[in-house]
Amino acid sequence: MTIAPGKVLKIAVLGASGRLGRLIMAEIMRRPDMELVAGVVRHDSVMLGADLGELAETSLAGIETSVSMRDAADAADLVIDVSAPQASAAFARQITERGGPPFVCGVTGLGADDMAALEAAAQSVPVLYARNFSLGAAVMRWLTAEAARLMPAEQFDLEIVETHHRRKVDAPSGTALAIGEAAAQARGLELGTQAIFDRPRQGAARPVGAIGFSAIRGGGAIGEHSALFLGAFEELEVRHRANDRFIFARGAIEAGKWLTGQKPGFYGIEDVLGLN
Ligand SMILES: NC(=O)C1=CN([C@@H]2O[C@H](COP(=O)(O)OP(=O)(O)OC[C@H]3O[C@@H](n4cnc5c(N)ncnc54)[C@H](OP(=O)(O)O)[C@@H]3O)[C@@H](O)[C@H]2O)C=CC1
Ligand SMILES: O=C(O)C1=N[C@H](C(=O)O)C[C@H](O)C1
Repeated sequence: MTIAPGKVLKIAVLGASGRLGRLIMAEIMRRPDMELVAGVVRHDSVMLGADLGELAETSLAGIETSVSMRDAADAADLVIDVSAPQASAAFARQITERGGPPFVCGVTGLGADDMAALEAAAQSVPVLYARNFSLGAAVMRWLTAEAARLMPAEQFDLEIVETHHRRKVDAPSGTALAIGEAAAQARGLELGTQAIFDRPRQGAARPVGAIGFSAIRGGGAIGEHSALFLGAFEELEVRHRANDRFIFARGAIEAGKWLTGQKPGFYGIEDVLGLN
């Protein structure tokens, strides 16, 4: 489905009461080429029935949060899911059943079954999954993969360190995992066999080719990622820091706009940015 020039893009947001959902709604309400048509929360959310504009801290929208993904999808040209891992697979299955609309998912901490539900939806609907919607993080992932390709695993140990706010529930972050996957692939390895998430107080020395992850949680940190290439005689660091959560909101919306012009398939932020 391509949105005709001049037509307003109707968007539903899943996870409307969340930190990111509110910002996405605020940005949609600010833009003349878009219309916010629905915001979905949990059945027992304290924000059920709240005006979407109130949540977005803009003018009242005259639309209340609801629990029905189906009604939201019926009203929308595009659905953006920034809810929670326990919800995304069910949302994706409903998109599959309905045959649309295009579906953007930015939720992290998804398991293999959740990813399978997204991929199944992508058989018949344009689906974009991005663990980080920011331009800088996408470029960082690309740079890290290039560095991993150029700097041999036998000489340079790779450690990925990330810092997020105290309310983040998943660790390591989705971005850290995406960076690790790209680096492992660039070295002809699988992250599944290389990743070290925990280090016991007493254990073996670091295996060659391992990719280590460290997650720091605290305060209000929006999101920082570092890829450290540690050699015996030199070190390289690739680092990205988000200074404002707005970058994720804007990125999600731009990705969604791009997605409405695509055929059914499974896309990533790299496709939007031309980094593939
Ligand atoms: N891709 C990217 O660039 C980014 C991704 N994220 C990811 O987005 C997700 C949300 O982050 P954030 O906004 O900080 O989290 P919050 O916890 O602030 O928000 C989560 C939202 O999801 C809703 N929710 C939870 N469970 C369900 C459910 N079963 N059905 C419907 N809605 C549900 C909550 O509603 P309520 O509790 O009111 O019921 C709330 O509105 C996380 O996975 C995070 O990692 C975050 C930032 C950037
Ligand atoms: O939960 C967050 O806040 C963020 N989550 C994403 C992740 O897990 O990588 C993206 C960003 O770092 C913020």
